[in-house]
Amino acid sequence: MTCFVSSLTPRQGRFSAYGTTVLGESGGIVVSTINQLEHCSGVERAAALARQQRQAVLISRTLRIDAVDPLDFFAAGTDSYGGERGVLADPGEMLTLVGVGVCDRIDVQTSSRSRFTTVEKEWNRRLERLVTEGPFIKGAGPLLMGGFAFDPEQPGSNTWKTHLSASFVLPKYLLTVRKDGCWLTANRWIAPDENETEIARIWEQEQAELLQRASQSLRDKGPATWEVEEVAPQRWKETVRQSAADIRAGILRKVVLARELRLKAAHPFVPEAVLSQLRREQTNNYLFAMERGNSCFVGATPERLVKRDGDQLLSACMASTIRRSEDPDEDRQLKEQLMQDAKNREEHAAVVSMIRAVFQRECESVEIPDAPTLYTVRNMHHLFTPVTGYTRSDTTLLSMVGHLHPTPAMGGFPQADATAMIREREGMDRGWFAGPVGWIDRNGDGEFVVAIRSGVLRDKCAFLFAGCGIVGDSDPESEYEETKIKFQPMLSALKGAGEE
Ligand SMILES: C=C(O[C@H]1C=CC=C(C(=O)O)[C@@H]1O)C(=O)O
Ligand SMILES: [Mg+2]
Repeated sequence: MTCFVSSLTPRQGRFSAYGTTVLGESGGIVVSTINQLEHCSGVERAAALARQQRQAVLISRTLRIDAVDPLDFFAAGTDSYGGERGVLADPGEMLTLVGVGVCDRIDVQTSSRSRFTTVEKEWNRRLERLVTEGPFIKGAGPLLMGGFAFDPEQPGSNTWKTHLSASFVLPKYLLTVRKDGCWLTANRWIAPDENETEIARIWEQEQAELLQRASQSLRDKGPATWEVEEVAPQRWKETVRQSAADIRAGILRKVVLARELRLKAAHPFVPEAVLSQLRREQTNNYLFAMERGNSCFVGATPERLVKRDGDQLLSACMASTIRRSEDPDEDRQLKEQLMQDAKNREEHAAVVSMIRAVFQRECESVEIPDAPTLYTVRNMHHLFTPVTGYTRSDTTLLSMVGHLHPTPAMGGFPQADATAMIREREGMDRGWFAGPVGWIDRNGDGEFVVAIRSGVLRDKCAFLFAGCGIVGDSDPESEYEETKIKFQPMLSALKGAGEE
């Protein structure tokens, strides 16, 4: 069937009818006589529009599908889309996103703070030429998945050469899994000279292949043993001692210092096996994986940076840590100790005061409890204070990411001094470790988490990272022990991934 667009009027705003949305800013494209296209598919409408406009149009089609396990879908993408896959799942798996393949990407390699707004502008520019088909489902349809490096001014290392200072992907195929169902979105740019029938045929074939493979749930195992190199632990402890002394001298209030473990195995690490193990072990955490070529950055973090849902913004202050015990009595004592401990309360308070200040500046209203509660994950307890705000009209998700990152749970306080100290003293490229990773949809809603409890998998090597909030009372030996606890989630998942 051929579709004709009889007239297109540039108009401000958004138009939506018959399951088709065409977004246009002033001078952009809006279908004013959409009625004539009512009987056409989204691909046909997009192709007609592309011909009429003589420029490419983005089509995004969402279909409801039968239940599929997100990690089976991720694994199913290995052959055709290996190196171009991403996963984001929230705690309790209320929403899981798996993207495979690249329809479009926004990569920014800059050392300036503008990387957040650049991604936002580029995304909005693409949305000006969007046609959608299918139901509007939160977490489905056209959306970007990606992340930001912790500090773009840090000199880049070999470990992170694949993960740029900002890198986002509009997936070719996106699986959305929620408690109320599963959806598959296909995204594609259609050029004026492309044939819609051919595109529809390729879509059907590729989707059928992906879903067929996912139903076979074939997942490889990873290695179960490896050699570990602990990078400069003595030097790290000395840096902690020096930084605590500087904090006591009033140079700054808090700094987070991280260190690295390097693993070398006889066989390649397998991202889907590691993810599957993390999902099993690290409930109460966000799961994430971002592949770029031969490297996969993967982890399970408890820490939300910011979520936007309409005019509501949610953040969380999560800092201060104590180990867990298998003995319930001892575990209870440890929890009490964490709640009472002055050093840990100070570590946490620095995070609350910074996030509160940003929210008070950027929101109409803010709600923050007076005292922290406990947040328990498999290997440790944290102090936790949730933050809720209601946005002003000009507050966007990525502007909030830019204002908040790095919070004093990842950087320190004051922000600029702490980031400079990390750059100077840590002696390591954090890459995306402790940076924001997440997703943003066409309405500007989405969620970013802080990518800790994580590592880079590259063939037979894995690079793991963990850090600690240093305050005046910090003791180098106990901070070192704390990083050992924070390496546990990844070490355990890597091990389990080899034994499945
Ligand atoms: C930087 C990390 O944790 C942060 C988040 C929670 C608790 C922290 C702490 O108690 O030091 C850290 O600020 C990490 O896990 O690598
Ligand atoms: Mg700590």
